[in-house]
Amino acid sequence: MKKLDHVFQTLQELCRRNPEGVSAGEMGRVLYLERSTVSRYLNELVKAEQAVKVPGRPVRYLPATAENQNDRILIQGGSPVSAHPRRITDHSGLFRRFSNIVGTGESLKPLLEEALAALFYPPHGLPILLSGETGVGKSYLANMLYQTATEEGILKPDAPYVVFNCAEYAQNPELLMGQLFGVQKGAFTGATNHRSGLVDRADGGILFLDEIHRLPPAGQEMLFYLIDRGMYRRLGESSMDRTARVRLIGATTESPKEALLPTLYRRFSVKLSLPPLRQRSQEERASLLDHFFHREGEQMGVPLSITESCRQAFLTYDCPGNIGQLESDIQIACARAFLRHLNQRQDHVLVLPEDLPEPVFRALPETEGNHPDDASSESSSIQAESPHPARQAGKDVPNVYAELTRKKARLAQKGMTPADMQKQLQQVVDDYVEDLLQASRTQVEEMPNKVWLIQPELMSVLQEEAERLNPRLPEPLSIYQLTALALHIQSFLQRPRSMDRREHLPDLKGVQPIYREAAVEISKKLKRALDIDLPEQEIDLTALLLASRSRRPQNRKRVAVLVVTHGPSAARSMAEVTNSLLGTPVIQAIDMPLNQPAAVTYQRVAEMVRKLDEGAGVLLLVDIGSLTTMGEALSRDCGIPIQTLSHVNLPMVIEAGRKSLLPENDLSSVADAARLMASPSETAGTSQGKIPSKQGSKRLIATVCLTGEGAAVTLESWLREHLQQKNPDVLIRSVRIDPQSRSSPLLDHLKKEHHLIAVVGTVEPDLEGVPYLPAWELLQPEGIARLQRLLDLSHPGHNAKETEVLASEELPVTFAEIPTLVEQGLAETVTHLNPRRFCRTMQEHMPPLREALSLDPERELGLWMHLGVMTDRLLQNTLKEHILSSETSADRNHHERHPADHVLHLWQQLLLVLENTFALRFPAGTAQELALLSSEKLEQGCHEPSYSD
Ligand SMILES: Nc1ncnc2c1ncn2[C@@H]1O[C@H](COP(=O)(O)OP(=O)(O)OP(=O)(O)O)[C@@H](O)[C@H]1O
Repeated sequence: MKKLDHVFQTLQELCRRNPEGVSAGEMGRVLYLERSTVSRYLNELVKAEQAVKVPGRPVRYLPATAENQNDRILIQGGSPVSAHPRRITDHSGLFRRFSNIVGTGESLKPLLEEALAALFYPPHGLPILLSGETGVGKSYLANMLYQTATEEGILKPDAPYVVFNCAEYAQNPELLMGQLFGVQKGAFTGATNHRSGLVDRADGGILFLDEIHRLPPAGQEMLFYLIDRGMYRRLGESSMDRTARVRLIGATTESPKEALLPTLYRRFSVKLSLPPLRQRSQEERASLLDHFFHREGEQMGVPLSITESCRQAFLTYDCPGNIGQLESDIQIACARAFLRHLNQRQDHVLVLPEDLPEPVFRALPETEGNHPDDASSESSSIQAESPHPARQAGKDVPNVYAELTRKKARLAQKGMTPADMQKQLQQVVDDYVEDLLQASRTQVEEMPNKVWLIQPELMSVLQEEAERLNPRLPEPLSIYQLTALALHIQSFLQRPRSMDRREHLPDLKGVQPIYREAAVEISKKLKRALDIDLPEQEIDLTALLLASRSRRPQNRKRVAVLVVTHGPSAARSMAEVTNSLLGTPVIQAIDMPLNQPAAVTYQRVAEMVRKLDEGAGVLLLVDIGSLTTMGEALSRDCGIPIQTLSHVNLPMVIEAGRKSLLPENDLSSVADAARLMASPSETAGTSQGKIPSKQGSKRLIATVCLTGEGAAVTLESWLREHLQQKNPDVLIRSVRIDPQSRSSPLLDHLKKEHHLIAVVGTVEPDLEGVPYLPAWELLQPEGIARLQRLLDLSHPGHNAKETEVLASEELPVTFAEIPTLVEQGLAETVTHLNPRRFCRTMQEHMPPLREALSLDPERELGLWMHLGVMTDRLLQNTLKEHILSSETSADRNHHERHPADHVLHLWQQLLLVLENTFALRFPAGTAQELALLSSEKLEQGCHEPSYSD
């Protein structure tokens, strides 16, 4: 086939999946040709009227059709052309279906036209992206489109309509991805069953993703793949071979171009921006008003009317929450009027100024002489429920103002003395605190979906302030009070300002001045640290919260949890993650330098244990070595009950933290809960400071890479999944290898303590007598067979010589095999990266580096794998910059060396290509690290292990 024909055919294929057209660069990547070469061919096709150009950056190309030929003429005439499909132009019949959407004759008409065109576009519709401020009607429109699709027979009548708000799980990308794409058993600790996701449920129907910009980059990448190929994979699966035919509608309140990955953004062929209420005409606003009043009236079943001034106020007031707010403000006004109708036994419902929510009320003509504060207490009780789905954290928190106002009115009716009234109102606040505490308990118990309620920054400011203020207060502030305060402040911040102003806080002067002062100091700190402005009455309420005594037993002590691990930051980072998840510093951590003498460690841990114990004992979560046996001696020396769990992992820390927050949990129940989260091979850990058997007898496979966080962790979970069922006794442990010396004190230590059967990874460590399997080899059938043989032979009874023989078996590899091997290898290990795309990019851009560095195939293959896994981890957003930077800076020798400029430059170029291809950013220093790693000669034995545990 002629090259030009080949280019044309490829263009047709690509544009079938991407009706917006493709750029010369994209084509070049697929055809393995230079962009400029492809561009030449494409322009020839344009000249031959086989293709058309879509102006923009980059210029895109489409195969010519009768329809877009006209566009081409337009382009030639100099006017821009829309790349949006407008193939269906007559929807007049369908518009009837939208009769209950106000605006179809005005602001929404062109949008609906385009949305319908996309929905009907053969064969399976086009993805639609809706953007606009909150409350403009994105969800509403999506729902209408679904109804139309089912009624028009585009979708089956029972086709699913699945709605998912990505913001709900945004703080936990793993959970979010699991919800959306499903989970493969064993994908992470706790994933005990296969679980299908929403994509699966939406198969054959519509998936509506609200707040789509909250999807992590990896999720956006997967979604792109789903739109592009109709294929996806569950979390924990290695290949994208699940299929789903889903019509996607995404919605976002952000500017989509900035908030979405460019790849995903471009993939939405139809992007519709819904106008805010303030940009809609008066007629349209009036129609909306009539529409909502009419609906309320129907629901009441009683004649409903509104005074003209109120109607004017609804038509003119500032309504930042758009149609959603207008709707809920109308509901509030109607509900208040309806309540009055019930109390006064009127035969109709009339909406009066006193019924209006505050922002509407303020828009009344001055002559009304009304003031929001004149509102009756009954009406405010309706307002107490947040009507607007402005939602998120804080929406479940009760409204103390409404309750105080109600109570005050009732007490005043009874003629209560001011002093008694003050006591009663204090009780209301105490109850409110209790409600908040109960809410926080529930949040914690319902982890992980809801625990995010408390923002870590807020909690940590409050915690800091409490520590500072406690010595001055009659009793230290409890964690419950702080939690309650955090919840209250959050709910205050999230509630529209107007909501609280009508309910005035009663006179709270009875509170001791010391608490008032403390509240003022807290409010100043909040202003300084977080720019939170607490109005005067909030400060009063804060003072009451600080002064209130919770009826919950305050004297019950909590179990303390201390994490101690080897290495520069593992313990601290697990504690940080947990504390931020739980919103309170519940976990303490000690990072133990590898060369720190055991006696010093013991001393530090003992000091910390004494400091932390509240009387309920301490749970020690440790990794390995002498730490696992320390508990018993510590318990004796400090006279404090201690339980120890070894092989600590993040789920264990989170679970321990969660359980320890509740004083009703004693040491054993906290330890038991955490133990359940341990990896299966590690549950045989320790308890009560005892190890059950000599750990040296345990078989172990170490997975290694240069960070100990990337390929090593991925391989670790792969091995767990594939080997541990048959070999449940085998421990698997990820380890970081020093890039320069290729040694690892931890690996040496593991070798001493265990029967180290094999090391698997992307960099061969300097370790004698242990077979090394490169990652790519492991993922070949031969590699698995070899590891299996090692496992068989390492069973007691086999002699070691056979194992050594196996150690020297190596499969040869050639440059030509690298892409296939790496693609297979990555397909087995990565979760978010498209291995084929990665390998294509590497294949294209690696040759200059290969030449400059005279790499051998083995070495190059290791670098591909390393980079592939790293890219995947970045896509998952789990490889945080600080992990890399702390590791790199910890490695001083490494830093003192400088790679050759041209090598550094070549790596920078390659990373740039990967960044553009996968829309991500590599951490600073990555090019430097790769340059050093790839140019160094293997240096043997220059690092003396100094592990003294
Ligand atoms: N054109 C319309 N006609 C009638 N009702 C509408 C219209 N647009 C929106 N609404 C109503 O307004 C409310 C808010 O709309 P919707 O929830 O769809 O907004 P949204 O843009 O998705 O908001 P958010 O971004 O906050 O989710 C809905 O309850 C819906 O009933």
